[in-house]
Amino acid sequence: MTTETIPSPPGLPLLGNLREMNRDMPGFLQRTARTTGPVSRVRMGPLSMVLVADPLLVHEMLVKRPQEFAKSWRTTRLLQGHVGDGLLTREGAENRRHRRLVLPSLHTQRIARYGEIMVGESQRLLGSWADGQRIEVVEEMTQLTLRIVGMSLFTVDDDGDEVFAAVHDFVNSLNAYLLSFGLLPGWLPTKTHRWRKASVARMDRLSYELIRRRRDRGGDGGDLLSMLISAKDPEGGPALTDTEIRDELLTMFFAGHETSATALTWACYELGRHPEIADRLRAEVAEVLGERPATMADLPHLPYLGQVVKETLRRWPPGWLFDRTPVADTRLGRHTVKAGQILFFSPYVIHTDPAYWPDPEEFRPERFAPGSEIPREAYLPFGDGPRICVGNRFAEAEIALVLATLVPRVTLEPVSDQPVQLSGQATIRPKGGLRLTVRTRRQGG
Ligand code: HEM
Repeated sequence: MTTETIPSPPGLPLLGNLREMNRDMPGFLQRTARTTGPVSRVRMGPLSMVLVADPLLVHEMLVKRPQEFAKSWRTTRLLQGHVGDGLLTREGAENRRHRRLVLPSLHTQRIARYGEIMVGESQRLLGSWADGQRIEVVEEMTQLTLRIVGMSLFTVDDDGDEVFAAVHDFVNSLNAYLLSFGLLPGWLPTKTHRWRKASVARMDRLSYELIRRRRDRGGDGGDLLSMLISAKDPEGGPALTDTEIRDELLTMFFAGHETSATALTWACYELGRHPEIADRLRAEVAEVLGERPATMADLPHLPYLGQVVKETLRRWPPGWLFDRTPVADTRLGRHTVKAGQILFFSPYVIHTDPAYWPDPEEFRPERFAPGSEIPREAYLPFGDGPRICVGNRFAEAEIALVLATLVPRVTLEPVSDQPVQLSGQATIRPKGGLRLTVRTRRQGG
């Protein structure tokens, strides 16, 4: 079967499935996977893309034959104007070289030090909330995780607020650009293009300044920035140019905060809707920690917390849509797919597949209790294979430590009992944000 004969869901002439995708892309892809089949061709106007919803085929692309499937030119082109050539957009040997440079700063031993920042910043956030206050959770969590990633990986301190504001603007402009699909040539002075130019110029100035100051100061700051600056090539020269360091810095800011913020937003949403789960979590935290703050070393002793984190990432995987493209014509399952064809897969669609997850819409942390069988191919919140997320341990620890700090001190009550609608952009989020009411608790109460 060739790409042309892969079944398609019904669509309109010319527009194809564009209208439904614009209205509710996550829901549309979910329905397509259930009704059209595990491999289907969806059409967005003139663009045709193949949705691979069968976890075994996705596993084949990511884990068994990764050298045959690169990230697509579309994603790479869309990202490059913002983040340059960082880990997200590099392929092959260059991707592996950069991963080797970045990964040590994210190893479990190294991130123990980041735990204090994660907890400290969560306490700071708690201190800014008043009893009865209605908060916009997406916004609060985005500010929190932005500060955590900036302080942990780049020790942004003195000029923190300016850098955080610039990154926030930069990521919003990147999201707007992704949504525009880059359909218009970059030189056209559209609002999105002008925004991109300004936000990138501002980030360039700040990141080169950060690199210059760290070089001048010398020594090992114990963070990713120091490691990138001091990395040596086999001849003893610098392994990375300043432009390469700038690209990794922006890549990490982009990949490393909105994703975690979205996961935390969903965790708050589910805990608000399931007080019994929040109570059980609170009881576990109280038993293990008493009244002291959590540390990274406590996490293995908080198994239910770990299950809540994993179930949040199953039910609402923030990184919900990715793509690959065959580097040469090849077979995938029963299909022949052509070089350059965009194949996309969605952890959200796979994580809610009833063939793998009974009652997939239900939030049940005990799915991940010790002894339960997790279908490996059907659980991929961080991707899989050689391009698996480099920040997976960092993110899991961050979500757990933030929850372990918030849950004993506040209850976050839903403002309405309406289920949220979804907005599938770079991450999958509640459409229009998520408002919750803060109820402060006496600790131990
Ligand atoms: C809940 C939080 C996070 C989620 C759900 C997530 C998800 C993912 C996924 C699914 C991929 C693979 C994409 C693909 O295969 O095409 C990925 C890649 C990546 N992630 Fe994460 N991520 C999270 C947090 C982080 C953090 C905290 C960092 C950095 C500190 C980070 C940095 C990266 C980078 C640099 C890549 C590209 C790796 C490569 O292509 O070699 N992520 N992430």
